[in-house]
Amino acid sequence: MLLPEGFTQKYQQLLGDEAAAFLASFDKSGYKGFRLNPLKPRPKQVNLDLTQPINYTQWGYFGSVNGRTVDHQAGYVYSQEPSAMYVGEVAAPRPGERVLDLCAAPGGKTTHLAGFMQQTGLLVSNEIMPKRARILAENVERFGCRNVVITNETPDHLAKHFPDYFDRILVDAPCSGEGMFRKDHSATQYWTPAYPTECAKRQREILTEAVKMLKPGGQLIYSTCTFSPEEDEQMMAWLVATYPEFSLVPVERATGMVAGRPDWADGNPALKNTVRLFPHLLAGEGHFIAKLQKAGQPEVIDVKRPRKKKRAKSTNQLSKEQLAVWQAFAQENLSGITFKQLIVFGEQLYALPQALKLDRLNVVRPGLHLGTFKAHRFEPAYALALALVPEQFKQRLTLTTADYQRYVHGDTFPSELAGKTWLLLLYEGKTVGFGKLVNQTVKNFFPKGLRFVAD
Ligand SMILES: C[S@@+](CC[C@H](N)C(=O)[O-])C[C@H]1O[C@@H](n2cnc3c(N)ncnc32)[C@H](O)[C@@H]1O
Repeated sequence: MLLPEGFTQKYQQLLGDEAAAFLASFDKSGYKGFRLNPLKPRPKQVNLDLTQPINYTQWGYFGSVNGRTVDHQAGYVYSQEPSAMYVGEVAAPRPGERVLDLCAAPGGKTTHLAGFMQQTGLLVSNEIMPKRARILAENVERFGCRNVVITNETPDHLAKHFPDYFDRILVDAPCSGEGMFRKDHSATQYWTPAYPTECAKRQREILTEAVKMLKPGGQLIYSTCTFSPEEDEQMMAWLVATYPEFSLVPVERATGMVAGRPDWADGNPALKNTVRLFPHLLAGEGHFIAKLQKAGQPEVIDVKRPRKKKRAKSTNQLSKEQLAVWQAFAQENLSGITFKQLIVFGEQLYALPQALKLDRLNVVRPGLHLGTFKAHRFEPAYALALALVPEQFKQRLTLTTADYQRYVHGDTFPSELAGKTWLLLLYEGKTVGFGKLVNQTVKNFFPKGLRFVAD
């Protein structure tokens, strides 16, 4: 691979004898991986080769995923480069926590964090770019997450809203992306010798806001997919020097991972607690990960007795009529699941994970999208279908392969069932969406933007 001018010399200087192996790794092919989704029932029931687990992850495997398969459509898998999976493993939020993923799109880390949280607590998943925030929302829906609020905000605006609020914050920072060179060769075109320093300026700005949102006793996880010390060790050296209440705590190193390099920053020995994943030392593209502890007492969270829920007072309360329409729908169709903290945005009904003031924030998804009010009736959302296990919806229809192909293509299909009712559609035991049975025809509610020709 043709590496950018200045890049080779920089790493020859930094890595010395090791540089040759590091630089040679760019001529080898990259590694692909995927993570299974522990939020789904029987997560291992996928048509994928599970013989090559990634040893430093709980749900990760080497291999690639076809986006036009039910495993992908139903949110059983997420394609993710192997070394990126270690970020979620290091963050490992506990059920019940309040977590922020500040730079979240397209959602690799967010869906991973959600897996740890098991639909409890609150995960605020933020993305600054509107288009990318929408892709993030799609991936969160596909994964069936119920506890995720998606915002499209700048870090400074978010910080004004959530001072000392989160138990755990992930900053998976926008970076010079040197670890992307193999996967996406065009990433080499943006690189100049000055680029890491430019990225570092933005990372400092983001971290300055992130620290404001962390509670005393909370943990901040910082990661990049680049090798440049300016964005890695030097960024962490700056952080602990600027905010003495933060200290670097050791990140466990699996085989092939190496300690961060104090000599590439200000010599602070605590930088050895950070971890580097290099492409010449393990089967992955490369990452830097640091974990910081903010001084103070962490709050003990009792998952069985969650934090006191205050009713969210907002202008987004349901009208009496809307409440009645929703309750009728829920009674007729849902089983063994209830949603509290309901709010409406226009005609859209959502279930918030917990009482939360969201006014003055640019919110893409204030929680789980339950559906849309339409003149005296309720149309359930695709996101609701993917967040349910089959038993949670009373009327279900198992699709044949031919019907599944018609469904994801957006077509209606005949059914022998009689009556007029909503149906939760299943294929290979996986919840794939809703259909409406009318006159022995299943009307299609697969979102237009997601339709595809199944393989
Ligand atoms: C490395 S990517 C995040 C990848 C994501 N965490 C994942 O695992 O799928 C960094 C993200 O930061 C966003 N970003 C760019 N500038 C930003 C800024 N000033 N503040 C916050 N986020 C920013 C980018 O749009 C990008 O989506």
